[in-house]
Amino acid sequence: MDIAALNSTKSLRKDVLRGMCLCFGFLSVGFAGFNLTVNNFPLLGYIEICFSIYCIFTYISLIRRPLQFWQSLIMCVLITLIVILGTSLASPRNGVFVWSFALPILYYLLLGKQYGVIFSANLLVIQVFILGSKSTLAPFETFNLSLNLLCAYLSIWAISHVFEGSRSHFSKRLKNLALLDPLTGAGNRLSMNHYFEVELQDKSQLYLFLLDLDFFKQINDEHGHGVGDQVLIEVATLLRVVLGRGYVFRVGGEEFALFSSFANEEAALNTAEQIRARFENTTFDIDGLAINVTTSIGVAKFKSTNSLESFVNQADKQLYKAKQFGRNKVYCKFKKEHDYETVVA
Ligand SMILES: Nc1nc2c(ncn2[C@@H]2O[C@H](COP(=O)(O)OP(=O)(O)OP(=O)(O)O)[C@@H](O)[C@H]2O)c(=O)[nH]1
Repeated sequence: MDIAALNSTKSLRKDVLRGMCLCFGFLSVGFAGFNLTVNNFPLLGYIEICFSIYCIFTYISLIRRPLQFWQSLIMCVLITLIVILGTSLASPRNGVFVWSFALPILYYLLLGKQYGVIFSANLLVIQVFILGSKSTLAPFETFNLSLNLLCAYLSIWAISHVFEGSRSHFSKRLKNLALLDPLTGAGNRLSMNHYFEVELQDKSQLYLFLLDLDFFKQINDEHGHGVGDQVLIEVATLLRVVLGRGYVFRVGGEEFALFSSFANEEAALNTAEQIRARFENTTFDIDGLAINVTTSIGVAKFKSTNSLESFVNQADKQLYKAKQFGRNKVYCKFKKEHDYETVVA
């Protein structure tokens, strides 16, 4: 499964920006012609020509490359400046300020909630100030116009805010459902693949700990599946705490994969041993029941020839040995001058 498909926010923003570029690219040319000839606003006309060239340039770049946040930011800044300039140059009767109502929607769609609030609030203050200071209108007209502008603008702003908040919330929930193990909140196999193949840039000092709880079936058999589930949740939490930096994935029923970078093999082994010892010395309190569980760990060091599958297999072989030779052990096989095996505990 292509995990990029889960990033709905990015693809939505890219589509919106492309649509905007196409629409504003053409509209600006039309407005520029009008402002240069009929309206006699050459400054605005030339700015609109530059803006339409920028729109076409951005549109083409979005066909070839992924969207960058700064592209959305620049687009919002430019369109805001044009609307503000138009409002301050033209008479309110020309209606240029009406464009202000479209902007909160664009801010929220292109930049998200945080920037949406900042841009929308600033635009409102500036536009009310500009319209309020227009001497071409009678005082009552100015008051009426400002009040209507304020109410309409606030309504559109509020709707945009609620829409974007709910859209990004559901987008995050969907992503979590696809990538996180619902029981423990650790990453699942799909997110492990993505993390390894896409997110992890530097694998030179990468180590994998494959960790399997010992005799977990007994916990289920003695206390029930519900207690077993609670233990798995506690285990995932403990792993995140002990590992600190690094990533925890649940790759099987009671099997976890931990990825982290270490300065050397000794540091990696020490951490694996700390994890093993921490489990040995921890008693989980599950609804008043004191549960102890130990863990066997197989450690592998990343080699440049490793795929994720071979890397996991390497650690799995060591885990198998840790189980075979008594459990509650850390096994690894690091290559130095010659192959050797290190067994901890
Ligand atoms: N409660 C609970 N149990 C699970 C879950 N997934 C797998 N298990 C149980 O984990 C147990 C794994 O049993 P085994 O593979 O025999 O492993 P073990 O008892 O830990 O023994 P060793 O790994 O050999 O030390 C089985 O009883 C599964 O039912 C889960 O999501 N929740």
